Amino acid sequence: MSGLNHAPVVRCGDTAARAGDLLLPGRPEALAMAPAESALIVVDMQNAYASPGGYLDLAGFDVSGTRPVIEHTARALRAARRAGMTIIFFQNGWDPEYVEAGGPGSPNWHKSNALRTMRERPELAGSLLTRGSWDYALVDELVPQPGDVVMAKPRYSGFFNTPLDSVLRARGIRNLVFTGVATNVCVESTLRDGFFLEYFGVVLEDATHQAGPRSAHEAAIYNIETFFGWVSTATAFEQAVEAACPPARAGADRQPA
Ligand SMILES: NC(=O)N/C=C\C(=O)O
Repeated sequence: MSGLNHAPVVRCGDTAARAGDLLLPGRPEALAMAPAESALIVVDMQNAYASPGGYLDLAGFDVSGTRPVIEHTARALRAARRAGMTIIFFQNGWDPEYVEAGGPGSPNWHKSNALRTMRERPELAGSLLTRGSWDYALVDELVPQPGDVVMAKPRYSGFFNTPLDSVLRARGIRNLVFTGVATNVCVESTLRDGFFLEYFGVVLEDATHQAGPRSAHEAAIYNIETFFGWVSTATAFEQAVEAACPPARAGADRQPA
């Protein structure tokens, strides 16, 4: 938690925290958020991005640091469930014919390292980020529960060509807590688009990992902290939930005999 501020507190709409708010230490400030107005967004925790043998690994990116990201995301998920927050899992990818990926008329066709890798290594065609494949599946450790929202996305931003904004607005959600891979691509893209749509975005930095050198993660965290949102940790998030939602006293809800 070193470097996280406990005050001053920023809260959507006003600056005064309310009873029941999660008080999340962060940089540059702490955030106060009502659980009912907050969602945990788990970005692309698929084998493609977090497992050896997945797309990033095959395309030459280092995924050796993703194990702690899975563990910290699992802890953030447990805390968010306990707080009663909305949980949204994103899965990045396309249909098996890659219609949604776009053809040569789409910059995505040229820039997607998954599509490029499959063009360079035809034996991989049909396997990377393809709906129904192992690569597309969420990692085994992070299993959506009934009530969670699982959303497909065809581009880096979770707001582009998805129902994310309408799902969030229908639920009155204003605060987005982010985990996932990659900090510098889909996490940052989604948090940035959220900023433009007036959402308060906070990234749990120890529950994210970059695609590329570590400096790419650090630059994304710098951008978020300085320009687009706030930065905290999974541990701080757990502690904020613990403080706001203490465990029920044993027997407290037992009916009198
Ligand atoms: N999930 C992501 O951040 N993806 C990054 C790169 C890609 O999908 O090619």
